[in-house]
Amino acid sequence: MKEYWTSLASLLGVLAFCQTLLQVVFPPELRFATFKLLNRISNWFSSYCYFDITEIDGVNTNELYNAVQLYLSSSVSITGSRLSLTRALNSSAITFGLSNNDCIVDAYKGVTVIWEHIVTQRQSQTFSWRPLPEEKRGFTLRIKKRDKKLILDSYLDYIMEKANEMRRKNQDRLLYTNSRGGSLDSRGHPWESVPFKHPSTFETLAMDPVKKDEILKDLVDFANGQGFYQKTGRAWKRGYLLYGPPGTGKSSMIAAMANYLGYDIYDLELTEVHTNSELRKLLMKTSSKSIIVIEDIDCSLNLTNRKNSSNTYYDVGEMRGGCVSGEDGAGGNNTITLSGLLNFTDGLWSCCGSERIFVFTTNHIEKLDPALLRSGRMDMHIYMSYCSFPALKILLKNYLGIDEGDLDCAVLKELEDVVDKAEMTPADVSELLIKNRRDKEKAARELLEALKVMAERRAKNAEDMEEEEQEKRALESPKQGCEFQEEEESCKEGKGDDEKDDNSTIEK
Ligand SMILES: Nc1ncnc2c1ncn2[C@@H]1O[C@H](COP(=O)(O)OP(=O)(O)OP(=O)(O)O)[C@@H](O)[C@H]1O
Ligand SMILES: [Mg+2]
Repeated sequence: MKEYWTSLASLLGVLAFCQTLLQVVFPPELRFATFKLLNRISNWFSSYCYFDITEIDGVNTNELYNAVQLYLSSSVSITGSRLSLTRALNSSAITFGLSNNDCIVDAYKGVTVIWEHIVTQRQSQTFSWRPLPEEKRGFTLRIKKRDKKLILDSYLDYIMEKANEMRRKNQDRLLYTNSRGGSLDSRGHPWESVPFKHPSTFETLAMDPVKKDEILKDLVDFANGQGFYQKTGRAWKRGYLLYGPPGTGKSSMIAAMANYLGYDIYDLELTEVHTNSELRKLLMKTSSKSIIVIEDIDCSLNLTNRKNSSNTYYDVGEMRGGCVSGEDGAGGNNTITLSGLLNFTDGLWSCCGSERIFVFTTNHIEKLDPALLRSGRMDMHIYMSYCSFPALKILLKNYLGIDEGDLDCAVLKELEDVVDKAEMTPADVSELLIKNRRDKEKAARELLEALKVMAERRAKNAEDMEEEEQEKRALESPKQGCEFQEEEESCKEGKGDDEKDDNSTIEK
Protein backbone atom coordinates (compact mmCIF):
# COMPACT_ATOMS: atom_id res chain seq x y z
CA MET A 1 0.00 0.00 0.00
CA LYS A 2 2.84 2.31 0.96
CA GLU A 3 4.50 1.52 -2.36
CA TYR A 4 1.32 2.47 -4.24
CA TRP A 5 1.17 5.89 -2.59
CA THR A 6 4.86 6.45 -3.22
CA SER A 7 4.53 5.68 -6.95
CA LEU A 8 1.39 7.86 -7.27
CA ALA A 9 3.19 10.77 -5.61
CA SER A 10 6.16 10.38 -7.90
CA LEU A 11 3.87 10.25 -10.97
CA LEU A 12 2.18 13.47 -9.91
CA GLY A 13 5.57 14.98 -9.34
CA VAL A 14 6.66 14.03 -12.85
CA LEU A 15 3.49 15.51 -14.32
CA ALA A 16 3.97 18.77 -12.43
CA PHE A 17 7.56 18.87 -13.57
CA CYS A 18 6.51 18.33 -17.21
CA GLN A 19 3.93 21.11 -16.94
CA THR A 20 6.47 23.53 -15.49
CA LEU A 21 8.95 22.52 -18.15
CA LEU A 22 6.30 23.11 -20.83
CA GLN A 23 5.52 26.55 -19.43
CA VAL A 24 9.16 27.51 -19.05
CA VAL A 25 10.53 26.03 -22.25
CA PHE A 26 7.65 26.81 -24.62
CA PRO A 27 6.39 30.37 -25.10
CA PRO A 28 2.60 30.96 -24.71
CA GLU A 29 2.07 31.30 -28.48
CA LEU A 30 3.56 27.88 -29.09
CA ARG A 31 1.52 26.37 -26.29
CA PHE A 32 -1.67 27.89 -27.73
CA ALA A 33 -0.83 26.61 -31.21
CA THR A 34 -0.16 23.14 -29.78
CA PHE A 35 -3.52 23.06 -28.01
CA LYS A 36 -5.23 24.24 -31.17
CA LEU A 37 -3.53 21.54 -33.17
CA LEU A 38 -4.46 18.87 -30.64
CA ASN A 39 -8.03 20.14 -30.72
CA ARG A 40 -8.07 19.95 -34.52
CA ILE A 41 -6.71 16.42 -34.44
CA SER A 42 -9.34 15.33 -31.93
CA ASN A 43 -12.06 17.02 -34.04
CA TRP A 44 -10.70 15.29 -37.09
CA PHE A 45 -11.19 11.90 -35.47
CA SER A 46 -14.52 12.78 -33.83
CA SER A 47 -17.66 11.83 -35.74
CA TYR A 48 -19.60 14.84 -34.33
CA CYS A 49 -19.77 18.48 -35.18
CA TYR A 50 -21.21 21.32 -33.10
CA PHE A 51 -23.16 24.52 -33.81
CA ASP A 52 -23.50 27.33 -31.32
CA ILE A 53 -26.64 29.45 -31.43
CA THR A 54 -26.21 32.35 -29.05
CA GLU A 55 -29.08 34.45 -27.78
CA ILE A 56 -27.47 37.73 -28.80
CA ASP A 57 -25.58 37.91 -32.04
CA GLY A 58 -23.32 40.94 -31.76
CA VAL A 59 -25.87 43.60 -30.90
CA ASN A 60 -28.93 41.96 -32.38
CA THR A 61 -31.21 39.39 -30.89
CA ASN A 62 -30.77 36.07 -32.64
CA GLU A 63 -34.16 35.02 -33.98
CA LEU A 64 -32.94 31.45 -34.36
CA TYR A 65 -32.28 31.21 -30.61
CA ASN A 66 -35.87 32.25 -29.83
CA ALA A 67 -37.20 29.86 -32.44
CA VAL A 68 -35.19 26.92 -31.08
CA GLN A 69 -36.33 27.72 -27.56
CA LEU A 70 -39.97 27.72 -28.61
CA TYR A 71 -39.59 24.66 -30.82
CA LEU A 72 -37.92 22.64 -28.08
CA SER A 73 -40.46 23.72 -25.47
CA SER A 74 -43.04 21.31 -26.88
CA SER A 75 -40.81 18.22 -26.73
CA VAL A 76 -39.12 19.34 -23.52
CA SER A 77 -42.46 19.38 -21.71
CA ILE A 78 -42.86 15.66 -22.43
CA THR A 79 -39.36 14.23 -22.11
CA GLY A 80 -37.42 16.58 -19.88
CA SER A 81 -36.88 15.70 -16.24
CA ARG A 82 -35.73 19.14 -15.08
CA LEU A 83 -37.41 22.09 -16.75
CA SER A 84 -37.47 25.83 -16.39
CA LEU A 85 -40.98 27.25 -16.48
CA THR A 86 -41.75 30.79 -17.52
CA ARG A 87 -44.96 32.73 -17.75
CA ALA A 88 -44.77 36.14 -19.41
CA LEU A 89 -46.47 39.04 -17.64
CA ASN A 90 -50.24 38.89 -18.25
CA SER A 91 -49.82 35.78 -20.37
CA SER A 92 -52.07 32.78 -19.97
CA ALA A 93 -49.54 30.28 -21.32
CA ILE A 94 -46.68 28.63 -19.46
CA THR A 95 -43.55 28.03 -21.52
CA PHE A 96 -41.32 25.06 -20.77
CA GLY A 97 -37.62 25.42 -21.27
CA LEU A 98 -34.45 23.43 -20.85
CA SER A 99 -32.70 24.08 -17.58
CA ASN A 100 -29.23 25.52 -17.61
CA ASN A 101 -26.67 23.19 -19.17
CA ASP A 102 -29.27 20.47 -19.74
CA CYS A 103 -29.58 18.35 -22.90
CA ILE A 104 -32.43 17.04 -25.00
CA VAL A 105 -32.53 14.65 -27.94
CA ASP A 106 -34.58 15.47 -31.02
CA ALA A 107 -35.16 13.52 -34.20
CA TYR A 108 -35.64 14.87 -37.72
CA LYS A 109 -36.10 12.72 -40.82
CA GLY A 110 -34.53 9.74 -39.06
CA VAL A 111 -31.53 11.75 -37.85
CA THR A 112 -30.87 12.16 -34.15
CA VAL A 113 -29.60 15.49 -32.86
CA ILE A 114 -28.71 16.67 -29.37
CA TRP A 115 -29.45 20.14 -28.07
CA GLU A 116 -27.70 21.54 -25.05
CA HIS A 117 -28.73 24.77 -23.34
CA ILE A 118 -25.66 26.58 -22.10
CA VAL A 119 -25.81 29.45 -19.66
CA THR A 120 -22.68 31.21 -18.44
CA GLN A 121 -22.11 34.39 -16.45
CA ARG A 122 -21.09 37.37 -18.57
CA GLN A 123 -17.74 38.85 -17.60
CA SER A 124 -18.45 42.16 -15.91
CA GLN A 125 -15.58 44.00 -17.60
CA THR A 126 -17.08 43.44 -21.10
CA PHE A 127 -17.60 46.88 -22.63
CA SER A 128 -20.83 47.61 -24.41
CA TRP A 129 -22.69 50.75 -25.48
CA ARG A 130 -25.88 49.33 -24.09
CA PRO A 131 -26.59 47.19 -21.01
CA LEU A 132 -26.29 43.48 -21.73
CA PRO A 133 -27.99 40.69 -19.77
CA GLU A 134 -25.88 39.27 -16.96
CA GLU A 135 -26.04 35.79 -18.40
CA LYS A 136 -24.84 34.59 -21.78
CA ARG A 137 -27.30 32.07 -23.12
CA GLY A 138 -27.09 29.82 -26.10
CA PHE A 139 -27.89 26.42 -27.55
CA THR A 140 -25.31 23.99 -28.82
CA LEU A 141 -26.47 21.59 -31.46
CA ARG A 142 -24.52 18.33 -31.68
CA ILE A 143 -24.95 16.24 -34.81
CA LYS A 144 -23.11 13.53 -36.67
CA LYS A 145 -20.85 15.02 -39.33
CA ARG A 146 -22.50 12.96 -42.03
CA ASP A 147 -25.88 14.66 -41.24
CA LYS A 148 -24.50 18.17 -41.56
CA LYS A 149 -25.99 18.83 -44.99
CA LEU A 150 -29.49 17.75 -44.03
CA ILE A 151 -29.40 19.81 -40.85
CA LEU A 152 -28.12 22.95 -42.50
CA ASP A 153 -30.35 22.61 -45.56
CA SER A 154 -33.68 21.95 -43.94
CA TYR A 155 -33.73 21.25 -40.20
CA LEU A 156 -33.08 24.84 -39.13
CA ASP A 157 -35.65 26.17 -41.63
CA TYR A 158 -38.09 23.61 -40.31
CA ILE A 159 -37.49 24.85 -36.75
CA MET A 160 -38.09 28.48 -37.78
CA GLU A 161 -41.30 27.55 -39.55
CA LYS A 162 -42.54 25.37 -36.69
CA ALA A 163 -41.77 28.07 -34.14
CA ASN A 164 -43.68 30.69 -36.12
CA GLU A 165 -46.61 28.33 -36.42
CA MET A 166 -46.55 27.60 -32.69
CA ARG A 167 -46.30 31.29 -31.91
CA ARG A 168 -49.38 31.96 -34.01
CA LYS A 169 -51.42 29.04 -32.74
CA ASN A 170 -50.54 28.66 -29.08
CA GLN A 171 -49.19 31.93 -27.94
CA ASP A 172 -51.10 35.05 -27.23
CA ARG A 173 -50.79 37.64 -29.93
CA LEU A 174 -48.29 40.30 -28.97
CA LEU A 175 -48.94 44.01 -28.95
CA TYR A 176 -45.76 46.02 -29.35
CA THR A 177 -45.30 49.67 -28.57
CA ASN A 178 -42.38 52.06 -29.00
CA SER A 179 -43.35 54.17 -25.99
CA ARG A 180 -39.79 54.08 -24.60
CA GLY A 181 -38.98 56.95 -26.95
CA GLY A 182 -36.15 55.40 -28.94
CA SER A 183 -34.18 53.72 -26.13
CA LEU A 184 -33.35 50.04 -26.43
CA ASP A 185 -33.89 47.30 -23.89
CA SER A 186 -31.10 45.01 -22.70
CA ARG A 187 -31.74 42.71 -25.65
CA GLY A 188 -31.45 45.55 -28.17
CA HIS A 189 -35.17 45.91 -28.86
CA PRO A 190 -36.79 49.31 -29.35
CA TRP A 191 -40.24 47.72 -28.94
CA GLU A 192 -41.91 46.73 -25.69
CA SER A 193 -44.53 44.00 -25.85
CA VAL A 194 -47.53 42.81 -23.90
CA PRO A 195 -49.85 39.92 -24.74
CA PHE A 196 -52.56 41.14 -27.07
CA LYS A 197 -55.97 40.09 -25.80
CA HIS A 198 -58.46 42.24 -27.68
CA PRO A 199 -61.51 40.05 -28.27
CA SER A 200 -62.74 41.88 -31.37
CA THR A 201 -63.40 39.63 -34.36
CA PHE A 202 -65.07 40.06 -37.72
CA GLU A 203 -68.18 38.43 -36.23
CA THR A 204 -68.41 41.05 -33.49
CA LEU A 205 -67.65 43.92 -35.85
CA ALA A 206 -70.82 45.79 -36.81
CA MET A 207 -70.59 46.99 -40.38
CA ASP A 208 -72.08 46.42 -43.78
CA PRO A 209 -71.70 42.65 -44.44
CA VAL A 210 -70.79 43.24 -48.11
CA LYS A 211 -67.96 45.57 -47.13
CA LYS A 212 -66.87 43.20 -44.39
CA ASP A 213 -66.77 40.32 -46.84
CA GLU A 214 -64.68 42.34 -49.26
CA ILE A 215 -62.13 43.12 -46.53
CA LEU A 216 -62.02 39.51 -45.38
CA LYS A 217 -61.38 38.27 -48.92
CA ASP A 218 -58.68 40.87 -49.36
CA LEU A 219 -56.96 39.69 -46.16
CA VAL A 220 -57.16 36.04 -47.15
CA ASP A 221 -55.76 36.81 -50.61
CA PHE A 222 -52.94 38.71 -48.98
CA ALA A 223 -52.08 36.01 -46.46
CA ASN A 224 -52.09 33.30 -49.16
CA GLY A 225 -50.45 35.50 -51.74
CA GLN A 226 -46.76 34.71 -51.37
CA GLY A 227 -46.59 33.22 -54.87
CA PHE A 228 -48.54 36.09 -56.39
CA TYR A 229 -46.33 38.76 -54.83
CA GLN A 230 -43.23 36.88 -55.91
CA LYS A 231 -44.52 36.47 -59.47
CA THR A 232 -45.45 40.12 -59.82
CA GLY A 233 -42.25 41.40 -58.23
CA ARG A 234 -44.09 43.25 -55.49
CA ALA A 235 -43.12 43.42 -51.83
CA TRP A 236 -45.39 41.18 -49.78
CA LYS A 237 -47.17 43.91 -47.85
CA ARG A 238 -50.49 45.70 -47.94
CA GLY A 239 -51.73 49.04 -46.69
CA TYR A 240 -55.16 49.90 -45.29
CA LEU A 241 -56.38 53.36 -44.42
CA LEU A 242 -59.28 53.31 -41.98
CA TYR A 243 -61.13 56.58 -41.70
CA GLY A 244 -64.33 57.76 -40.10
CA PRO A 245 -65.73 59.48 -37.00
CA PRO A 246 -64.62 58.44 -33.49
CA GLY A 247 -66.31 55.31 -32.17
CA THR A 248 -67.04 53.70 -35.52
CA GLY A 249 -64.73 50.74 -34.98
CA LYS A 250 -61.38 51.58 -36.55
CA SER A 251 -59.32 50.20 -33.67
CA SER A 252 -61.73 47.28 -33.32
CA MET A 253 -61.17 46.52 -37.01
CA ILE A 254 -57.38 46.39 -36.49
CA ALA A 255 -57.84 43.99 -33.59
CA ALA A 256 -60.20 41.86 -35.68
CA MET A 257 -57.64 41.75 -38.50
CA ALA A 258 -54.88 40.65 -36.10
CA ASN A 259 -57.08 37.99 -34.52
CA TYR A 260 -58.25 36.73 -37.90
CA LEU A 261 -54.78 36.40 -39.40
CA GLY A 262 -52.99 35.55 -36.16
CA TYR A 263 -50.57 38.45 -36.59
CA ASP A 264 -48.84 40.52 -33.94
CA ILE A 265 -49.51 44.25 -33.79
CA TYR A 266 -46.87 46.97 -33.73
CA ASP A 267 -48.58 50.12 -32.50
CA LEU A 268 -46.25 52.85 -33.70
CA GLU A 269 -46.42 56.04 -31.63
CA LEU A 270 -45.10 58.50 -34.18
CA THR A 271 -44.69 61.30 -31.66
CA GLU A 272 -42.09 59.16 -29.86
CA VAL A 273 -39.95 58.87 -32.99
CA HIS A 274 -37.40 61.60 -33.49
CA THR A 275 -35.77 60.99 -36.84
CA ASN A 276 -36.26 59.14 -40.08
CA SER A 277 -33.43 56.78 -39.25
CA GLU A 278 -35.07 55.94 -35.93
CA LEU A 279 -38.25 55.16 -37.84
CA ARG A 280 -36.28 52.86 -40.14
CA LYS A 281 -34.66 51.08 -37.19
CA LEU A 282 -38.07 50.47 -35.68
CA LEU A 283 -39.23 49.00 -38.96
CA MET A 284 -36.20 46.73 -39.15
CA LYS A 285 -37.06 45.35 -35.73
CA THR A 286 -40.58 44.30 -36.65
CA SER A 287 -41.21 40.67 -37.45
CA SER A 288 -43.00 39.14 -40.41
CA LYS A 289 -46.69 38.32 -40.11
CA SER A 290 -47.48 41.53 -38.32
CA ILE A 291 -49.67 44.59 -38.55
CA ILE A 292 -47.92 47.92 -38.19
CA VAL A 293 -50.38 50.52 -37.00
CA ILE A 294 -50.22 54.30 -36.91
CA GLU A 295 -53.39 55.52 -35.21
CA ASP A 296 -54.76 59.03 -35.75
CA ILE A 297 -52.12 59.83 -38.30
CA ASP A 298 -53.44 63.37 -38.73
CA CYS A 299 -52.76 64.04 -35.03
CA SER A 300 -49.39 62.33 -34.94
CA LEU A 301 -47.98 64.73 -37.48
CA ASN A 302 -48.52 68.44 -37.49
CA LEU A 303 -49.71 69.10 -40.98
CA THR A 304 -49.52 72.86 -40.62
CA ASN A 305 -45.74 72.87 -40.79
CA ARG A 306 -45.50 71.71 -44.36
CA LYS A 307 -42.57 73.10 -46.27
CA ASN A 308 -43.04 71.58 -49.68
CA SER A 309 -44.90 68.67 -51.12
CA SER A 310 -41.94 66.57 -52.23
CA ASN A 311 -40.10 66.48 -48.93
CA THR A 312 -42.61 67.59 -46.35
CA TYR A 313 -41.34 68.30 -42.84
CA TYR A 314 -43.49 67.89 -39.78
CA ASP A 315 -42.73 69.33 -36.40
CA VAL A 316 -43.08 66.49 -34.00
CA GLY A 317 -41.81 68.57 -31.10
CA GLU A 318 -44.91 70.71 -31.10
CA MET A 319 -47.08 67.63 -30.89
CA ARG A 320 -45.37 66.69 -27.64
CA GLY A 321 -46.91 69.63 -25.92
CA GLY A 322 -44.23 72.07 -26.93
CA CYS A 323 -41.51 70.43 -24.83
CA VAL A 324 -39.25 70.22 -27.83
CA SER A 325 -38.97 73.30 -29.91
CA GLY A 326 -38.12 71.93 -33.41
CA GLU A 327 -39.33 75.22 -34.81
CA ASP A 328 -39.06 74.88 -38.51
CA GLY A 329 -38.28 71.24 -38.61
CA ALA A 330 -35.87 71.66 -41.49
CA GLY A 331 -33.45 68.85 -40.88
CA GLY A 332 -33.52 69.32 -37.09
CA ASN A 333 -33.07 66.44 -34.70
CA ASN A 334 -36.70 66.28 -33.74
CA THR A 335 -38.22 65.91 -37.13
CA ILE A 336 -39.42 63.14 -39.32
CA THR A 337 -40.38 63.83 -42.88
CA LEU A 338 -43.26 62.68 -44.99
CA SER A 339 -40.78 61.08 -47.34
CA GLY A 340 -39.36 59.26 -44.30
CA LEU A 341 -42.80 58.00 -43.46
CA LEU A 342 -43.46 56.99 -47.07
CA ASN A 343 -40.11 55.21 -47.19
CA PHE A 344 -41.18 53.46 -44.03
CA THR A 345 -44.28 52.11 -45.75
CA ASP A 346 -43.12 51.49 -49.28
CA GLY A 347 -39.46 52.30 -49.76
CA LEU A 348 -36.72 49.74 -50.10
CA TRP A 349 -36.53 49.32 -46.35
CA SER A 350 -40.18 48.37 -46.11
CA CYS A 351 -39.22 45.03 -47.67
CA CYS A 352 -36.75 44.05 -44.95
CA GLY A 353 -39.46 41.70 -43.65
CA SER A 354 -42.34 40.10 -45.45
CA GLU A 355 -46.05 39.51 -45.00
CA ARG A 356 -46.71 42.76 -43.26
CA ILE A 357 -49.76 44.95 -43.17
CA PHE A 358 -49.66 48.70 -42.62
CA VAL A 359 -52.77 50.31 -41.16
CA PHE A 360 -53.24 54.04 -40.72
CA THR A 361 -56.32 55.45 -39.02
CA THR A 362 -57.71 58.95 -39.06
CA ASN A 363 -60.87 60.84 -38.16
CA HIS A 364 -60.11 63.43 -40.84
CA ILE A 365 -59.08 62.00 -44.16
CA GLU A 366 -59.32 65.48 -45.72
CA LYS A 367 -56.39 66.60 -43.55
CA LEU A 368 -54.01 64.00 -44.94
CA ASP A 369 -51.38 64.82 -47.49
CA PRO A 370 -52.41 63.50 -50.94
CA ALA A 371 -49.05 61.75 -51.15
CA LEU A 372 -50.24 59.37 -48.43
CA LEU A 373 -53.49 58.65 -50.24
CA ARG A 374 -52.05 58.05 -53.69
CA SER A 375 -52.84 54.60 -55.07
CA GLY A 376 -50.19 52.03 -54.30
CA ARG A 377 -49.51 53.60 -50.90
CA MET A 378 -52.59 52.62 -49.00
CA ASP A 379 -54.08 49.84 -51.09
CA MET A 380 -57.54 50.02 -49.56
CA HIS A 381 -59.35 53.02 -48.12
CA ILE A 382 -62.04 51.80 -45.73
CA TYR A 383 -64.69 54.17 -44.50
CA MET A 384 -65.97 53.24 -41.06
CA SER A 385 -69.41 54.77 -41.07
CA TYR A 386 -72.06 55.68 -38.52
CA CYS A 387 -74.28 52.78 -37.53
CA SER A 388 -76.24 51.52 -40.53
CA PHE A 389 -79.21 49.16 -40.41
CA PRO A 390 -77.18 46.03 -41.27
CA ALA A 391 -74.64 47.05 -38.60
CA LEU A 392 -77.44 47.63 -36.10
CA LYS A 393 -78.76 44.11 -36.71
CA ILE A 394 -75.30 42.70 -35.92
CA LEU A 395 -75.13 44.69 -32.68
CA LEU A 396 -78.62 43.56 -31.65
CA LYS A 397 -77.63 39.95 -32.28
CA ASN A 398 -74.30 40.22 -30.46
CA TYR A 399 -75.43 42.23 -27.46
CA LEU A 400 -79.00 41.03 -26.94
CA GLY A 401 -79.10 37.76 -28.86
CA ILE A 402 -81.99 39.18 -30.90
CA ASP A 403 -82.46 38.10 -34.50
CA GLU A 404 -84.41 40.06 -37.09
CA GLY A 405 -87.42 37.78 -36.63
CA ASP A 406 -87.48 38.20 -32.84
CA LEU A 407 -88.40 41.87 -33.08
CA ASP A 408 -91.81 43.29 -33.69
CA CYS A 409 -92.15 44.16 -37.41
CA ALA A 410 -93.25 47.72 -36.66
CA VAL A 411 -90.27 48.35 -34.32
CA LEU A 412 -87.93 46.86 -36.87
CA LYS A 413 -89.32 49.09 -39.61
CA GLU A 414 -89.01 52.16 -37.38
CA LEU A 415 -85.43 51.27 -36.52
CA GLU A 416 -84.61 50.88 -40.21
CA ASP A 417 -86.18 54.23 -41.06
CA VAL A 418 -84.49 56.21 -38.34
CA VAL A 419 -81.03 54.67 -37.95
CA ASP A 420 -79.35 56.37 -40.92
CA LYS A 421 -80.85 59.75 -40.09
CA ALA A 422 -79.68 59.51 -36.45
CA GLU A 423 -76.00 59.19 -37.41
CA MET A 424 -75.15 57.41 -34.15
CA THR A 425 -71.83 55.60 -33.87
CA PRO A 426 -71.74 51.86 -33.21
CA ALA A 427 -69.93 52.77 -29.95
CA ASP A 428 -72.95 54.81 -28.77
CA VAL A 429 -75.43 52.16 -29.85
CA SER A 430 -73.50 49.41 -28.08
CA GLU A 431 -73.34 51.49 -24.89
CA LEU A 432 -77.15 51.72 -24.89
CA LEU A 433 -77.51 48.01 -25.50
CA ILE A 434 -75.06 47.08 -22.73
CA LYS A 435 -76.92 49.24 -20.27
CA ASN A 436 -80.21 47.43 -20.83
CA ARG A 437 -78.98 44.01 -21.86
CA ARG A 438 -80.95 42.20 -19.13
CA ASP A 439 -84.27 43.46 -20.53
CA LYS A 440 -84.30 43.00 -24.31
CA GLU A 441 -87.65 44.67 -24.90
CA LYS A 442 -86.59 47.72 -22.92
CA ALA A 443 -83.23 47.81 -24.69
CA ALA A 444 -84.87 47.86 -28.15
CA ARG A 445 -87.41 50.47 -27.02
CA GLU A 446 -84.82 52.79 -25.52
CA LEU A 447 -82.58 52.39 -28.53
CA LEU A 448 -85.43 53.39 -30.83
CA GLU A 449 -86.17 56.42 -28.64
CA ALA A 450 -82.53 57.49 -28.61
CA LEU A 451 -82.27 57.08 -32.38
CA LYS A 452 -85.39 59.19 -32.87
CA VAL A 453 -84.09 61.93 -30.59
CA MET A 454 -80.77 61.95 -32.41
CA ALA A 455 -82.46 61.99 -35.83
CA GLU A 456 -84.57 64.98 -34.78
CA ARG A 457 -81.56 66.78 -33.43
CA ARG A 458 -79.64 66.17 -36.64
CA ALA A 459 -82.56 67.40 -38.74
CA LYS A 460 -82.88 70.51 -36.55
CA ASN A 461 -79.14 71.18 -36.82
CA ALA A 462 -79.28 70.77 -40.58
CA GLU A 463 -82.20 73.23 -40.75
CA ASP A 464 -80.39 75.76 -38.56
CA MET A 465 -77.30 75.50 -40.68
CA GLU A 466 -79.31 75.93 -43.85
CA GLU A 467 -80.93 79.06 -42.39
CA GLU A 468 -77.54 80.42 -41.36
CA GLU A 469 -76.21 79.78 -44.85
CA GLN A 470 -79.15 81.58 -46.40
CA GLU A 471 -78.70 84.56 -44.07
CA LYS A 472 -75.02 84.70 -44.88
CA ARG A 473 -75.75 84.59 -48.60
CA ALA A 474 -78.39 87.29 -48.23
CA LEU A 475 -75.95 89.51 -46.34
CA GLU A 476 -73.19 88.89 -48.83
CA SER A 477 -75.27 89.29 -52.01
CA PRO A 478 -75.79 93.14 -51.97
CA LYS A 479 -72.14 93.54 -51.05
CA GLN A 480 -71.22 91.17 -53.84
CA GLY A 481 -73.39 93.29 -56.14
CA CYS A 482 -71.41 96.36 -55.08
CA GLU A 483 -68.15 94.50 -55.51
CA PHE A 484 -69.19 93.50 -59.02
CA GLN A 485 -70.16 97.09 -59.78
CA GLU A 486 -66.88 98.37 -58.37
CA GLU A 487 -64.97 95.73 -60.26
CA GLU A 488 -66.76 96.58 -63.48
CA GLU A 489 -66.00 100.27 -63.01
CA SER A 490 -62.36 99.66 -62.17
CA CYS A 491 -62.18 97.31 -65.15
CA LYS A 492 -63.46 100.01 -67.32
CA GLU A 493 -60.93 102.41 -65.85
CA GLY A 494 -58.19 99.78 -66.23
CA LYS A 495 -59.23 99.14 -69.77
CA GLY A 496 -58.99 102.87 -70.35
CA ASP A 497 -55.44 102.81 -68.99
CA ASP A 498 -54.54 99.86 -71.16
CA GLU A 499 -55.98 101.59 -74.12
CA LYS A 500 -53.96 104.65 -73.13
CA ASP A 501 -50.85 102.45 -72.89
CA ASP A 502 -51.65 100.87 -76.19
CA ASN A 503 -52.08 104.25 -77.69
CA SER A 504 -48.84 105.43 -76.21
CA THR A 505 -47.11 102.36 -77.67
CA ILE A 506 -48.60 103.12 -81.02
CA GLU A 507 -47.53 106.70 -80.61
CA LYS A 508 -44.00 105.54 -79.96
N1 LIG B 1 -68.23 48.79 -35.87
C1 LIG B 1 -68.25 48.37 -34.60
N2 LIG B 1 -68.65 47.13 -34.30
C2 LIG B 1 -68.67 46.71 -33.04
N3 LIG B 1 -68.35 47.46 -31.98
C3 LIG B 1 -67.96 48.72 -32.23
C4 LIG B 1 -67.88 49.23 -33.55
N4 LIG B 1 -67.47 50.51 -33.48
C5 LIG B 1 -67.29 50.79 -32.19
N5 LIG B 1 -67.57 49.71 -31.43
C6 LIG B 1 -67.48 49.66 -29.97
O1 LIG B 1 -67.07 50.93 -29.51
C7 LIG B 1 -65.83 50.89 -28.84
C8 LIG B 1 -64.92 51.96 -29.43
O2 LIG B 1 -64.63 51.63 -30.78
P1 LIG B 1 -63.21 51.87 -31.46
O3 LIG B 1 -62.21 52.20 -30.44
O4 LIG B 1 -62.93 50.72 -32.34
O5 LIG B 1 -63.54 53.15 -32.32
P2 LIG B 1 -62.54 54.03 -33.18
O6 LIG B 1 -63.19 54.22 -34.52
O7 LIG B 1 -61.20 53.43 -33.17
O8 LIG B 1 -62.56 55.40 -32.42
P3 LIG B 1 -61.43 56.54 -32.41
O9 LIG B 1 -61.50 57.24 -33.72
O10 LIG B 1 -61.85 57.42 -31.27
O11 LIG B 1 -60.12 55.88 -32.17
C9 LIG B 1 -65.28 49.50 -29.08
O12 LIG B 1 -64.73 48.99 -27.91
C10 LIG B 1 -66.44 48.68 -29.51
O13 LIG B 1 -66.98 47.99 -28.43
MG1 LIG C 1 -59.34 54.10 -32.36
